[in-house]
Amino acid sequence: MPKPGVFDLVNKAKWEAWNSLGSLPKETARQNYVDLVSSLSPSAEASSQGKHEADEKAQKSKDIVVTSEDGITKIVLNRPTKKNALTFEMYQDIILALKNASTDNSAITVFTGTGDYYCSGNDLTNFTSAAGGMEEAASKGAVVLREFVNSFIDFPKPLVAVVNGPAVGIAVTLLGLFDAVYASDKATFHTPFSHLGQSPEACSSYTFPKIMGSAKATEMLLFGKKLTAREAWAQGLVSEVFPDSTFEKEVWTRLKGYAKLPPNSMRISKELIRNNEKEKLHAVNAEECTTLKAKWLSEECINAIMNFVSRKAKL
Ligand SMILES: CCCCC/C=C/CC(=O)SCCNC(=O)CCNC(=O)[C@H](O)C(C)(C)COP(=O)(O)OP(=O)(O)OC[C@H]1O[C@@H](n2cnc3c(N)ncnc32)[C@H](O)[C@@H]1OP(=O)(O)O
Repeated sequence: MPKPGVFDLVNKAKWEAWNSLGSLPKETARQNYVDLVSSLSPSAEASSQGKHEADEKAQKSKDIVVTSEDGITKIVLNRPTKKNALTFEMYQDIILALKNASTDNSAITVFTGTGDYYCSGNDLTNFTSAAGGMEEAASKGAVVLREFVNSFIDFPKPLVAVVNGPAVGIAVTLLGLFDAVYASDKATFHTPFSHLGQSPEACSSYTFPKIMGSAKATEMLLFGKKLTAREAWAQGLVSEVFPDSTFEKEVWTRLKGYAKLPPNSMRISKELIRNNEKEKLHAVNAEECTTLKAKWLSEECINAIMNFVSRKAKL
C-alpha cells in the first residue's frame, strides 16, 4: 500500500515497521515475535527456555565465536582455513549474535577475524553447492542478505571492526555501517564486484560515496581498486591504522577503556548520529538485494564463480 502521509502518525509508523521487515520469511518473523515476548516476561519458563536455546545456538556455532567480557561482546569470524569466507550458516549466526548482543550487558560490540585474514567475503561456493541450484540459491541469498544487512543498520550499540588482515567484498562494504574501524597496517580493502559480475551490497552504493566522495567510491566499487589500510584511512573508511606488531595490544586496551563509558549515553549518541538515515539505508538495502539477485543469475557472475571454484581464477 502507498506510504501514509506525515500527519497520519499511527499508520505511517505501522507502514514503516512492516516495510523494515522486507521479505522476512513468515517463520522468522514469528520466531522474532516469540523471542521479543520472551524477553519481556523472563519469568515465563517456556519463553525463557526459547531464549536460552537461541543464545546457545549462537555460542555453539562452529565458524562464529561469540564471547562477552569487560563490557565488550566480541564476534569472531573463525574459519581461518577458508580465510573466514562467509557461509549461509555464518550469515544466520551473525544475525542471531547481533540480536543477542543488542540486549546483553555489554557496552560495545566488536567484529574481528581469526588467522591472517579479516574475511574474504561471501563464500563463493554458497551458490554452487545449494541443493536447489542457482535460482533457489539466489532467492535465498537475497532474503538472507537483506535480513543480515538490516541487523547492522538497526544495531543500537557502538559497533567496531578490528580489521586484523585483508578484507574482501561484503566484509569491506559492511564497514560503512560500523561506528569505528581499526585496522592493522597489513589489512587491505578490496571490493572486486565487477570482476565477479556482481554489484555493491551492504548499503555501500550509498555509504561509500558519502564517506569518500563518488570518484573514490567508483574506483573501489566499479573498478575493484584494492586499498591499503593507510589509503582506506585517508578516504575515511578506517578510523585509525596501527602497526601489525602492536595492533592487538593497542586496540584491545583502547576498546576496554571505551567499554567503561556510560553505555546509555553512547547508545543515545549513536541514535542521534544514525537514526535520521535509517529509512534511507533500509531502502538502499532492499534495492541492492533485488539488483544482486538478478546479477547472481547472470552469465557474467556464473562464469566468475565457476572460474574460482574450478581454480582458474583468484583475486
Ligand atoms: C547471503 C549471501 C550474501 C552474498 C553477499 C555478497 C557478497 C559479495 C562478496 O563478498 S564478493 C567477494 C567474494 N570473495 C572473493 O571473491 C574471494 C575469493 N578468494 C580468493 O580470491 C582467494 O582465496 C584469496 C585472495 C582471498 C586468498 O588467496 P590465497 O592464495 O592467500 O589463499 P587460498 O586461495 O589458497 O585460500 C585458502 C582457502 O580458502 C578458500 N577461500 C578463500 N576465500 C574464499 C571465498 N570467498 N569463497 C570460498 N572459498 C574461499 C580457498 O578456496 C582455499 O580453499 P582450499 O584450501 O580448499 O583450496
